[in-house]
Amino acid sequence: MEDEENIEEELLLVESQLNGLQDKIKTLLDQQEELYERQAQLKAMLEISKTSRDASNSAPSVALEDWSGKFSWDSQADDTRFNVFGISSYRSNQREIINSIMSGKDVLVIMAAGGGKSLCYQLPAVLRDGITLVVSPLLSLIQDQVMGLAALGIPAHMLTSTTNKEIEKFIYKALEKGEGELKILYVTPEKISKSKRFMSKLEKCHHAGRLSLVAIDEAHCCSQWGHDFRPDYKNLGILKIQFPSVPMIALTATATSKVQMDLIEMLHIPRSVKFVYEKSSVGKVVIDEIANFISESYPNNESGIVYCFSRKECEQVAKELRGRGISADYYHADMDVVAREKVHMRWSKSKSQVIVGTVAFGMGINKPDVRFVVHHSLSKSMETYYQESGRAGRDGLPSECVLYYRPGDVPRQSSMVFYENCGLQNLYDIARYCQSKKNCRRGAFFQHFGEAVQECNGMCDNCVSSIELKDIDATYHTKITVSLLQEMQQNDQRATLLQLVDKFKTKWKHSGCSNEAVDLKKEEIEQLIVQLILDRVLKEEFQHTAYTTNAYVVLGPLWKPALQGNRPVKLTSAIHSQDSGDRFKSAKRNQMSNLEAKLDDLRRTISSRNGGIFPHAVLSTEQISLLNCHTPTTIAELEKLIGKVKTDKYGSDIIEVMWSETGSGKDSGDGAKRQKKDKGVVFVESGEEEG
Ligand SMILES: Nc1ncnc2c1ncn2[C@@H]1O[C@H](COP(=O)(O)OP(=O)(O)OP(=O)(O)O)[C@@H](O)[C@H]1O
Ligand SMILES: [Mg+2]
Repeated sequence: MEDEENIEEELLLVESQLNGLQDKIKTLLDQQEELYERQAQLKAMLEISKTSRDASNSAPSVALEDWSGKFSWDSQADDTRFNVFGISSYRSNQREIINSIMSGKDVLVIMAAGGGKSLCYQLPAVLRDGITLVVSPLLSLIQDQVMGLAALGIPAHMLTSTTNKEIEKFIYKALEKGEGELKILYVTPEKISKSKRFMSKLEKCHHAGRLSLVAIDEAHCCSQWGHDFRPDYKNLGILKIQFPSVPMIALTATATSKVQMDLIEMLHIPRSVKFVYEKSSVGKVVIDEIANFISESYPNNESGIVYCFSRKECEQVAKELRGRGISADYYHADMDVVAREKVHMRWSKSKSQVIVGTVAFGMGINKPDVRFVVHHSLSKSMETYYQESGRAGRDGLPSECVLYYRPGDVPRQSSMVFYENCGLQNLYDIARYCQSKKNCRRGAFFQHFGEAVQECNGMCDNCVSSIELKDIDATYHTKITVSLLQEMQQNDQRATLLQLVDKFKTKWKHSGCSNEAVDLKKEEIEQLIVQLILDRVLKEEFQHTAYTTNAYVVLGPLWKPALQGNRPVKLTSAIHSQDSGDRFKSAKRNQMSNLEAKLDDLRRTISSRNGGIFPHAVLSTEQISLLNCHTPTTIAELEKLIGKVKTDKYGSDIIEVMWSETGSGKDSGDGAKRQKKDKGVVFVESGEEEG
């Protein structure tokens, strides 16, 4: 009896121990399962990273192959573009991006807002068999897209927290069994990271070979270095690991190179073909011009400032200038105080030549010998421009101010300043100043500040320009623009400046051109639209999105008389589209007297003779203009002006030049008088964009 009890007791013990052990085994098996899974993932990642290293050794991620050539899907793509999407021609890079996706590549697209990124994945989605998955961060963006696609007759759906059960069922069936019509599926990133059910359906879709493309919109959200980091985007890397054979396209309007590298790594697309087309931002042509201007006109490290619109632009422009051999640092409010001070000090001591800054750079800057101020983009008012350009030439010596104006900068600025008191009015004042090709720049300033007008005596671009101007009658073009906007507004549509230009071109083509009116170039259409805004025929209207404020062009108070053609509209344009550099040089040449030019040559000769010391160490620009003023002809006179050391070293050479230039009657006074008073104000226009 007692034995039995003992046995039963032990049995219970053993059984409970067995239970415990089975639990442990289950945990271990689960662990084993997880480890196997992780092992597979790591192997895949290693594989990808290895091949990428091999690939990146020989080929950078920039498109080397020719994606604009002929492909088997060309005619089908053209047909879909036109007949389904209603788009008459591709914008820059769209064709190439579509071709590389169709070839099965992973692609990274950096394209300005409104540039047309959606088409780059929507068109391949329609062409390829199967379903395209699009990850997008915001419900409102997704809703817009799905509605737009539905209107084009493309079966698109979204799966988000707001999707009802019925639709969800339909979507799951389509994924799992290929039933029902579904071409493009939009999801928020949370679906990928949080819904196991969704991922398993997607897995099945892929397994059946029906997942045709994965698109990650607003891809900068992946990177915590981006301006809009979203934690759930971090988990999107799983998509390439689970579906390595499915091409992935990542799209964004903004990504520094750090963010680009980051998201290539996070999304596991190291071999992606990269397309960068930041149209409205830092254009290559403008940077080339600025770099040439600085290195040709200021080869001796003379100090200057380049003003930019945004922090990002400052960093980009500084980088581009450094890439062209100019020592440039950026400066903006996002940097900490120490870093800013360091940059400022380097520049003050002329250890760097150029500061590329936002408006944040200026307060309390009192460097006397700033020789040039360049505005890479439009200032927000005449007052700001006056202040910023006024940082040049505080020592009273000739200095230059250059403003690069593109009509497209107007909406960029207006969407920033419209909420400020008089913000738009101020902006339109400076836009008017920039659009003018005839009025004296200096006179315009006096007029703006309500003072008696004084002209520049041939110092500004408009006064010295030798470019012939013509007035184009743009009354008919204005009619077309106004009627276009009228139609759009009736259909509840809106257009940005860029879109309006596109629409204008299409409408112009279809208007038959029976009219006498001349064909306008793209820059001229932009110029016309801005002019119509300034003349209140059109106006700007603003809409906020999660990312930015968009500026749209709509009908203004005076649209009716414009539509009736009652008010003639004139557009001033250059007869020969001469390169803007010429405008520039003619103004510059005016500034330097013969004597100054000779002395400038001399200091270079001496500097190269002396093993490459800086020319300005031989004679500074200030000293050259002093010599130009006082025209010393003896060593004693010279010594009073430039001191003993330099006179001992270079005196005889300098005097020789003085004699040769001024020997027959000292008639160099003219240039001397002029340059003491006036600062050169030079203005260059630039309509070019990267192509
Ligand atoms: N080739 C084209 N010709 C004319 N219009 C186009 C073309 N491509 C795109 N569009 C139009 O341009 C507008 C903007 O396109 P889309 O929404 O794709 O811009 P986006 O680059 O995604 O901008 P965002 O960064 O703001 O999202 C849309 O109305 C679209 O129909
Ligand atoms: Mg978009």
